[in-house]
Amino acid sequence: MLLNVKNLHVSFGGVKALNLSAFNIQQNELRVIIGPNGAGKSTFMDILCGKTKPNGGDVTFNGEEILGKKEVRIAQMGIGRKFQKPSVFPSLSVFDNMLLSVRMHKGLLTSMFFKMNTEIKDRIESVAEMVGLGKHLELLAGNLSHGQKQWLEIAIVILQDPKLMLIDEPAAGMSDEETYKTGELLTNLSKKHSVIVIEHDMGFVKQIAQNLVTVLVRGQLLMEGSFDQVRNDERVIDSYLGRANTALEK
Ligand SMILES: Nc1ncnc2c1ncn2[C@@H]1O[C@H](COP(=O)(O)OP(=O)(O)OP(=O)(O)O)[C@@H](O)[C@H]1O
Repeated sequence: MLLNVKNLHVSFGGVKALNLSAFNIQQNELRVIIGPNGAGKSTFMDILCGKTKPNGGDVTFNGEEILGKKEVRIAQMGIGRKFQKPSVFPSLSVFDNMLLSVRMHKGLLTSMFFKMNTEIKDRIESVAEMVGLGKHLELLAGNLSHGQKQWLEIAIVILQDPKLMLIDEPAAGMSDEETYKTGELLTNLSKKHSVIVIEHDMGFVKQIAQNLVTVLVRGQLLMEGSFDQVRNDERVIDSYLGRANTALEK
């Protein structure tokens, strides 16, 4: 088991944003988390990467407790996060955005004496190729399409070689073709990393869901099951998908 979560809870101003009894992820598993707005999905990822401090619970990653550790330490332990909003540096090229990420991850001290070698250059080029940006390394990140910016963000996470990747709504705002390519990318990534994806687009969820889909509602675990089990579950339909929606998708 790579990630083991028990009784994790946090409240904001008296409102329970998350109250998760149990959640586990295996090595090289791709897990999708779905649920209505305000269900606590992003809060869960915020806790896993150390951005938000919970009120209580247990989270072990690779056998080590992560609660109470700083974001930097958690990143070093192997949890990488891609946020929903692209935050690449628009005035730097794709290559330099990726290089910067490698330098930052190596730590400030090493960064000061950092010299780019062929190994790093090759790695950046191969990751760029993997995310479909191989031919755009010299482009300014600000000139990329929305979808390409998201891929650059994913590339930045891949460069840190995390054991677990947390990816928040990767397909939001993407064209159908970009969404499909993103699904293929995430599926490939899950051969070498564990991946948790938050997603609303059920077509996309269907494409990427491998084993389990987790449904959160009002901060709590409503159910876990295969894509079909989740899509046909009365409680999920009532609290999230809606009857009209599921009828359309079938
Ligand atoms: N930093 C914060 N301060 C106060 N309330 C917060 C904070 N972060 C989240 N919340 C509240 O916690 C609850 C869960 O929010 P969260 O963003 O985790 O839900 P979500 O499932 O990711 O929703 P969405 O699909 O809209 O992104 C919401 O009621 C939200 O308003």
